[in-house]
Amino acid sequence: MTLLDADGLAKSFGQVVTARSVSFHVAAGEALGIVGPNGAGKSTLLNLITGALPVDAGRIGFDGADITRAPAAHRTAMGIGRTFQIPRPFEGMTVFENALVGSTFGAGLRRRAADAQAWEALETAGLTHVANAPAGSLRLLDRKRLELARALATRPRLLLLDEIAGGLTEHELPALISTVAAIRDGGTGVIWIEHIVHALLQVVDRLMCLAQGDVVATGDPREVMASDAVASVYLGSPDLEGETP
Ligand SMILES: Nc1ncnc2c1ncn2[C@@H]1O[C@H](COP(=O)(O)OP(=O)(O)OP(=O)(O)O)[C@@H](O)[C@H]1O
Repeated sequence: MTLLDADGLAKSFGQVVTARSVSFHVAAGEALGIVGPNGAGKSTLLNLITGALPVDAGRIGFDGADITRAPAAHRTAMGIGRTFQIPRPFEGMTVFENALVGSTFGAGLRRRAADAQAWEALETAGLTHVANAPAGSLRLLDRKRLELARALATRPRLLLLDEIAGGLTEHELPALISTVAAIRDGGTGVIWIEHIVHALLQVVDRLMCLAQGDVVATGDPREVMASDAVASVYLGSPDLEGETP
């Protein structure tokens, strides 16, 4: 079942084209990876899906409804959750309280249901051991996990991950990869933007490569990474880590 259906999305900032006519779809329980050089338009695409930015043209369908013009809060309530590239938790609040913001204002839950959802999100993200610590005291791995927990607390049916593995050590990656795979296997649709391609390839079912607002290649992850089109996009680029296209 198609969960997200993006058709002909276009977005420019002045002369900078971040999406020319980008189309893709994601099903429930499916993970789509997105790669592309810096400035390709990857994060902007997530902003179009969440409604943080309006599209210039194109249509976004979610669960059969046209959400192209729907406000961001409405999209969150419908089940679109995201993490941000740079974690910005409420530093003075505890880890649990940060998740509670997601379950209360994102998922619209109250009291015990909100508490339970926030706790479940911390469990999935592996953060219960620091539930009462101030978010500002967390090291990078746990800040990334909190970013994930905050998104999970909104009860997403489609989870958008923006470089959730960025900055982590090779030692820290496997647990995060397993967590994302388990979320996908639980039936959530996932879109994962990541420069650490070997991490991405362990989870995603399909891969899309963007460059300057165009879809360069899409399909089987290893075939996409091996394609001449993707190799030429990355020629001489240091953006991809751990994988030679
Ligand atoms: N709000 C904005 N106003 C003007 N230009 C923007 C805005 N947001 C993004 N851009 C520009 O759009 C282009 C695409 O940016 P985007 O962040 O989507 O790329 P990206 O593929 O996510 O890059 P990275 O891998 O470095 O995160 C860049 O040139 C960026 O400077």
